[in-house]
Amino acid sequence: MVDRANKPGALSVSKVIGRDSGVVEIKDDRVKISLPSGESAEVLLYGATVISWVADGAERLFLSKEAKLDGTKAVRGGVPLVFPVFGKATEGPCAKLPQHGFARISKWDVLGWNVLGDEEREPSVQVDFVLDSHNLTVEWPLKPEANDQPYQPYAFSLMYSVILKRNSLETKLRVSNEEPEESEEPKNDRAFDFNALFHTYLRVADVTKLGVTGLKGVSYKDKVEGGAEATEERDELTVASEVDRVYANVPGTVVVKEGDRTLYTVERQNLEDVVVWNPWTGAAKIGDFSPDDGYMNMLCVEAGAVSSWHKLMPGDSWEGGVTISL
Ligand SMILES: O=P(O)(O)OC[C@H]1O[C@@H](O)[C@H](O)[C@@H](O)[C@@H]1O
Repeated sequence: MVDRANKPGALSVSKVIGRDSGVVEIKDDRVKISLPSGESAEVLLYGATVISWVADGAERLFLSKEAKLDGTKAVRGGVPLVFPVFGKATEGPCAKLPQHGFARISKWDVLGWNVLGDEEREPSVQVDFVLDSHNLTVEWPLKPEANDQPYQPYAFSLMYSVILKRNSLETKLRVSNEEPEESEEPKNDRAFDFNALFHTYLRVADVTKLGVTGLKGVSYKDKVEGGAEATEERDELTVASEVDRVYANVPGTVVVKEGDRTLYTVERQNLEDVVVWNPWTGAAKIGDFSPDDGYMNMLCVEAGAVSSWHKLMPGDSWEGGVTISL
């Protein structure tokens, strides 16, 4: 357990769980996890952003060559965490929060680590990260302009778990409203609404050769078409131009395939929506996206709860997660 509330100072700890069951190394601004079978993951404390996942001998996440890893900008690539708002809110408590919220631009703490599974034959390693109201540098909710009441930020805590297994990467987010539960009338103004999303940049050899299954018959909002609503007609979504779609209430598993070969299986727990994003040639206009043609080597398949707000009452918690398997 590392207790550093409000202290963003550099950590320089090396922690070995045990060579036979996996290694967790916490050094300066990041955590490296490795399994004896060769898989590894790397998580920046900035945003608790997973910036690398190596499985079956290959890197599985796209990370822009110009991604900023120094805490000056959300990381372009890996798995940035979107919370408490997806996109930008123009009004309400999330108004004025940066695009996709504050989780991906906040400094998280390491809460602890654990070996799971069969420690001897097939261990997996879980590392937990925490972020709460105390280390927030932005206003949530937005401070009212004229109000003589003292400002009270939402009392929340987030626990983010990264679990590295032999052929999969699991990420889980637990959101808690830490406001004490009122015994009589609950104080509705201390409830909060949130979106959450795992903005996963999957690395692929050639995005034009992919098909994404599991979306047929699902309604989506097409952000490329100004938010027009449509229903997916195809068995497989393919990418041959910019794609930016929010599929709502996706019923089952989403699979990224290349021909008959499954590249990634995306299984969600308590996350109803899936966003699919590829900026196509527009990548050249995104300052930290590099190389310009890197859009050919990535596809964001983002599991989340974003098509509507989730309300959390004082004392309540919510958990959602995603497992990406080869
Ligand atoms: O540039 P950002 O803030 O990381 O966002 C990247 C993309 O994230 C996706 O999730 C959104 O649907 C896109 O609209 C957005 O462009």
